[in-house]
Amino acid sequence: MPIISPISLSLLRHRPLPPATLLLRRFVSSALDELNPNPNRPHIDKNVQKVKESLKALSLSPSVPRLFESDPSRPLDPSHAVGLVSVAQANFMRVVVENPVESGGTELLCVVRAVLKKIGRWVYVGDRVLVGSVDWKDRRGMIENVFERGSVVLDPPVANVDRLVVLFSMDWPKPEGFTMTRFLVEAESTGIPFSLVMNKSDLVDEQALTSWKTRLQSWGYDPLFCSVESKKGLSALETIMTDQTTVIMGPSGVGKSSLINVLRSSQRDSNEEEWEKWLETIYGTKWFHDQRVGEVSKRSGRGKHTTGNVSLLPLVGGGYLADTPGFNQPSLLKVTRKSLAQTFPEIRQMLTTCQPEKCLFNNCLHLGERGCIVKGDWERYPYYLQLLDEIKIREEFQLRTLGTKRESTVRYKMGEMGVKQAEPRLDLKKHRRQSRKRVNQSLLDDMDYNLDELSDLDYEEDSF
Ligand SMILES: Nc1nc2c(ncn2[C@@H]2O[C@H](COP(=O)(O)OP(=O)(O)OP(=O)(O)O)[C@@H](O)[C@H]2O)c(=O)[nH]1
Ligand SMILES: [Zn+2]
Repeated sequence: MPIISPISLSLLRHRPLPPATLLLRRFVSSALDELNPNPNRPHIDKNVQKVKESLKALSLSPSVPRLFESDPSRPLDPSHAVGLVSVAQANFMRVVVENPVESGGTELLCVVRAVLKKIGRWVYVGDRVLVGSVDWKDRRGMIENVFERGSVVLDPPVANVDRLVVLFSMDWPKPEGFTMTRFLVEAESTGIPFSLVMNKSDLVDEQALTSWKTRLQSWGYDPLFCSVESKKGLSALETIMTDQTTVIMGPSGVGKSSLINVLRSSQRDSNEEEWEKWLETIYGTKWFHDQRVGEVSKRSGRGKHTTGNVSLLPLVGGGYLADTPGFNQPSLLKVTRKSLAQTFPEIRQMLTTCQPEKCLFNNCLHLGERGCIVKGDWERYPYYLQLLDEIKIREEFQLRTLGTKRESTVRYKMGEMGVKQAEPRLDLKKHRRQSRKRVNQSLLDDMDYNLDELSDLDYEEDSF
């Protein structure tokens, strides 16, 4: 059985809900109160009913705090466990849970309960989940519910990401200011803390390192230098990642896969054999083979086992690393003309130090107008202007084709416990209704959208 370190287990602990989420939840429930039957629009009433039913189903959410240490007087019954989804593989998931009998962690092979699909509640790697129908002997279970998540990145799909590592290289490929800025802006826009790391330091001399350090500091970052080749700087990186769930992102060729491999290698060496042995016992069961039938999904026409294979690799010092690099191509979808300035530490700095002096205009885009306190005497100002242009073109295009820019940049979906969650939109769905005049309508459409999307995924039925 794979050994899960106590530190990794500590990551399973519940985090309190952020106040913004609570506010959002209140907003959603008050919006739903406005949903009254309308005899002129029966199709809407049907959808209203659908939303209401779904929300009713959502209320079967367990109250999160009581499930963990916070209330030991009310422990879970032995058929239930709370854990962390560590692998999403085709239509089953591996969940790390605390073993009630032996001390330490156990990994359960789980399917996802069908009702979660019906209410559009997705389960991602990194999610904390409630597992029911636990068979401790065969280490199987069924994911019955998902807890509120702090953050989610979609490429690769990982929930509760604590840290991004934005990786560049000192040579092969050489660091290039504008490309780096695009990645940094993308990272800033996620709101997730990140570290800027320069790999392949073995390829350049001290002078080049010093000069890049000074340059990146002038951008507002404190870079870390490392080399996967010579192993220099790796322990500092491991320290940063301790007890966190990390996703590595960066341009092609900078060494993302090499870094992931080197960081996981010690863990793999010690556990590989045990892990293979354990997997064998599951491969051998009828249940496992049942999961593999129907290689191509009838509804989507896609292979069942090609979607969303992501795992979290446990790190030796505690914490997890996503096994695939993220954001190879920064889309900047979450960035608007208005929010771009906030993704540049230089501008943030100018705006704070110049308080109470403010830009002349409330909605200043800092284009060097008279009265604007953001001057053009900093290195990345041309990059800022270039990105502003790019975003402006995208927003205008969206306005022309869709009528509203918010709509095409993000989509809102019903998440855990009735909380509306924003996510960047990946593809435009032609069949979506465009009208967004009323909150009611918008909520309904979001539900429809989720239901549409379900046809692309294969979740297991409650067939244990
Ligand atoms: N000299 C040197 N080479 C390195 C270092 N890290 C990685 N490389 C090499 O750089 C090349 C690209 O490494 P990858 O790990 O494939 O880079 P990647 O970022 O995953 O690239 P993509 O898959 O294209 O996104 C490989 O030939 C590695 O051996 C390093 O620290 N020093
Ligand atoms: Zn300004």
